[in-house]
This record gives sequence, C-alpha cells and structure tokens, in this order.
Amino acid sequence: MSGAMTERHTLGEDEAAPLAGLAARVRELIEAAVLTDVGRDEARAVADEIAALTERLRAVRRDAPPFLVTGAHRIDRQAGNPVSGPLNPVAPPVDLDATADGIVRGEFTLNDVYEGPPSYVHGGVSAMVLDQALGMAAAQTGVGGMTATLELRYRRPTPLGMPLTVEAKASRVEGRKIYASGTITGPDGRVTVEATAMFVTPQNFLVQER
Ligand SMILES: CCCCCCCCCCCC(=O)SCCNC(=O)CCNC(=O)[C@H](O)C(C)(C)COP(=O)(O)OP(=O)(O)OC[C@H]1O[C@@H](n2cnc3c(N)ncnc32)[C@H](O)[C@@H]1OP(=O)(O)O
Repeated sequence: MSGAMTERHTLGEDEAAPLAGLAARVRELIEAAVLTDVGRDEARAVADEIAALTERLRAVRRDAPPFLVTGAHRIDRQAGNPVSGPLNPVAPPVDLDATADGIVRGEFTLNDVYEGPPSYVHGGVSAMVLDQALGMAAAQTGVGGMTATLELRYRRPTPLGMPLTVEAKASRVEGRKIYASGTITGPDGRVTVEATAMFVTPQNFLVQER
C-alpha cells in the first residue's frame, strides 16, 4: 500500500533517468507479451526469466512511488502516475505540459496494449488520460483537487497507433470546486472524446500544497 503524499522520496534527474529507461523497456515487454505468438514452452521460459528479473528489482524496494524533482504541482511530479509517470510502464506515457495561460497539452500514441473495440482505444483509457489532463489543468488554478465528477462524450472512435492530442483547461473556480474541460483529438484534427469535470480540493490539500 502506498504511503501518504508527504512521505515520498524525491528523485534527482540522474536517479530518474535510468528508472525511466527501465520503464521504457518494460513497456516494450508488455506490448510484446500482448502480441507474442511464441509457443507454450518459450512463453514459460520467458516467464521464468522475467520472474527472476522481478526478484532483482524487489531486492531494494520503496514503500511508495517516488516523486520527480521537477514540476510546479504534486500532480506534475508523480513519477509513477499511470498516465504521465515516466517510471510507470503502464503509463503510455502522456507527456503533459502546461502553458502560462493554464492550457495543459500533450501528444501521445497508444499501442495495442490499450485496445478496446478492435483497432480503437478503450474508452476507459481515454477517460484516464482526460482525468489526468483535466486534473493538471485544475491544478494550474492554484491547488488542484480530487475528481468529484467526470463526464465524457465519445464522439467518434479514437484510433490506436496514430498521434493523438489531449488538451484541457480550467474554466472557473468556486470555493473548493474547480471546473475544467478538455478533448482528445485524432490525427485528422477531429475531436474523438470531450470531457468536463469538477474537482474538489480536500481541506488537507490546502495545508499540504503550495
Ligand atoms: C493537488 C493534486 C495532487 C494529487 C495528485 C492527483 C493525481 C490524480 C489526478 C487524477 C484525479 C483523480 O483520479 S482523483 C481520484 C478519483 N476521485 C476520488 O477518488 C474522489 C473521491 N471523493 C472524495 O475524496 C471526496 O468526496 C471529495 C474530495 C471529492 C469531496 O470531499 P469533501 O472535501 O469532504 O467535500 P464536501 O465538503 O463534502 O463537499 C464540498 C462541495 O463539493 C460538492 N461535492 C463533493 N463531492 C461531489 C461529487 N462527487 N459530485 C458533486 N458535487 C460534489 C459538495 O456538494 C459541496 O458543495 P457545496 O455544498 O459547497 O456547494
């Protein structure tokens, strides 16, 4: 179980780089595992080798995913975030950046690991990417918060294996409530998914952030 946010180790850039390289190799491994057609014996042999590698990594283990040293908000610094975390092999990863006027933008491509309908992105994966982008946009207003509501409109299928863009921006803040909206756009420039969300800043975030 992960520890509280305040207890996280912060990685220097020289520490993060090799771990990001490790995650990139594991990402390739995940895709290879989904698509492989090696025989049963080879699959068992590779599984044994992977189990041995897993034990090597577990030999020295943190209590919780670390943070990165760079990033304006905690949400930007989560090295193990499942959408944008460079150390998380499950993350595509989506490289999200915020402009000075609060627009969060990222370009990404999703491979077969993220398939829902044949040859298209799983709707839950699109929701995850948008939740993260809108959450980051909410954080640009000051503190950020937890997703209280997330509404999605799937306009057309989102293609796998092609460059996609996610964009998000906060629209207004009302007390502890932050409203944001965003889109995923396909390579033809047409919006495939639209999202609106409301984030609520928990009282303890107001103390911990800034
Ligand atoms: C910095 C980031 C770093 C951290 C990094 C985060 C990275 C992850 C980014 C992605 C975001 C996520 O996935 S977050 C994970 C998914 N979300 C969650 O698990 C959230 C679970 N829910 C909660 O923890 C809680 O319910 C909160 C925090 C949302 C609200 O709790 P609370 O703070 O006690 O709020 P409370 O006083 O009851 O209500 C305050 C006001 O908000 C309204 N309100 C509260 N919840 C809702 C709701 N679900 N739908 C509608 N309205 C709601 C209330 O009616 C009230 O309105 P009024 O009466 O004042 O008008």
